[in-house]
Amino acid sequence: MAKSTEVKIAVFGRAGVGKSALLVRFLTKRFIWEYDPTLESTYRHQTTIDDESVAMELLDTAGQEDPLQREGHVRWGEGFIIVYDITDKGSFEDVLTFKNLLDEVKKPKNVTFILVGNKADLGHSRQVSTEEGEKLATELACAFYECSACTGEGNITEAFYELCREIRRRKMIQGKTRRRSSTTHVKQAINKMLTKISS
Ligand SMILES: Nc1nc2c(ncn2[C@@H]2O[C@H](COP(=O)(O)OP(=O)(O)OP(=O)(O)O)[C@@H](O)[C@H]2O)c(=O)[nH]1
Repeated sequence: MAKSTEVKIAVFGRAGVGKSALLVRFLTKRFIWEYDPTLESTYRHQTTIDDESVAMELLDTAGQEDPLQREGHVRWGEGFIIVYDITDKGSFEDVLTFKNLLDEVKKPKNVTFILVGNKADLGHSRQVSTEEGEKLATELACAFYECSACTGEGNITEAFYELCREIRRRKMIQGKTRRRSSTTHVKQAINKMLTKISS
């Protein structure tokens, strides 16, 4: 059987935006109203995406973690979900802070992430319009999903799967580049030897 691609995904966002609820919805298709504020939890999930086996490691970060801890989590992750709460403008403004941190810690070309506006069931208290979410995602060149961990609307599974696809694509491209550059090194070494022998 083909080997699983391993993907490490970290979920970031201000405290209370629903990071744990989204993860639990994705993993169990259920919603639980109250969680202890997350310290840090990891989950493993094996699935098949487009006929390929994927081993996911999912990190639920704490909204209030210290900068060193957060930086460590960015280093650990291969893909990221930045979550805001559509009823909390401040959490939307925090998105850029998280994105800047990803760019600082990883090179921007290595940053693979999606943007999720959660709590779409609370339309009556909305502070961030769908258009604002879409516009920001376009500016940041990432996929955007508006959803509700509570009702399950907005295709949360597809959001996680799309991120996995992106990570897989990037790994494939980087693998090829690495293979190409090591082949180039071997060719260069052989050429050097041949030049030495013939001179
Ligand atoms: N109405 C509604 N409430 C939600 C939704 N998602 C989460 N909540 C509620 O929002 C609160 C915070 O949810 P959590 O999942 O604990 O949020 P978190 O981002 O993990 O919070 P920290 O662990 O403190 O960083 C809880 O009371 C949830 O029940 C949603 O989609 N709709």
